Amino acid sequence: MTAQDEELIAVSGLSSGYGAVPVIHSVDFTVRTGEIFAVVGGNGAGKTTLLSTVSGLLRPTSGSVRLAGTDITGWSPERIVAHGLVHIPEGRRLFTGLTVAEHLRLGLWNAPNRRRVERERTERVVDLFPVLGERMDAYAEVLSGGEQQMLAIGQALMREPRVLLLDEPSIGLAPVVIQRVFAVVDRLRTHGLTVILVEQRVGQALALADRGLVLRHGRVEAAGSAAELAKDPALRVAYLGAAAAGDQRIKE
Ligand SMILES: Nc1ncnc2c1ncn2[C@@H]1O[C@H](COP(=O)(O)OP(=O)(O)OP(=O)(O)O)[C@@H](O)[C@H]1O
Repeated sequence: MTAQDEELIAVSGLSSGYGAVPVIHSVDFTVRTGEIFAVVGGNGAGKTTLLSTVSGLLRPTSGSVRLAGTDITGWSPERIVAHGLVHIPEGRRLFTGLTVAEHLRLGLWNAPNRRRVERERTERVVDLFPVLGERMDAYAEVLSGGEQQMLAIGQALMREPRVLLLDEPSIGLAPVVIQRVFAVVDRLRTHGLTVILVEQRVGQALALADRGLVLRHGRVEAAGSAAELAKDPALRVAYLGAAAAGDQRIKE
């Protein structure tokens, strides 16, 4: 394995925001091949903004993003997808009136080799998510929340990405379905995928992840192994605020 493989993603001094409003400030982190990397923090901490800046949806005001050794800073989202990084936004963004099969096909919409690879990739996605195979002709809107999340992930996998950015996959799902979606994310790792996971379900995200960071007011408050982060006081501060986290009366 080369040094570049080890650091599949390298984010350095990354800042961005909306118009003149800065949101994330000089964020640094690296993600190694095959890792699940959790980005956690309270509401409005800048997690989605960070993912959007890495995937090219937002232009950074400073800093850089490297993917497998290539500087992709300022590239268009389409070019970044073609280079192997796919972002699944919060809320799944599926289309009413399109079937499961059509969504999977859409995952390849501008891939140069789409006709040649469509059948084989669809088979691979169905192997991973048999429920999608059973519901190929169903419209996305009649799927359950968990099935919709699997379709969103399946659609992204049609590109055979190296890196998946996954924003709050558990949102709006029942606890038992969340377990299933987390199990799917865990399985992606065994398929060689690298995942950056944003989650409000902090305990479950850190139990799944290898490493991660805690974001607070757009800055990295703590970073390290997921097990260390789960015990880091910065985590409580990020969710409860400094005063509340110091209050012994707050129950674990
Ligand atoms: N399109 C936008 N235009 C202007 N400001 C925005 C926009 N999207 C987000 N923000 C602001 O940027 C800050 C960070 O938001 P972001 O969605 O990145 O946080 P988050 O950590 O993902 O939060 P949540 O967990 O609530 O989704 C917030 O103050 C938010 O109001």
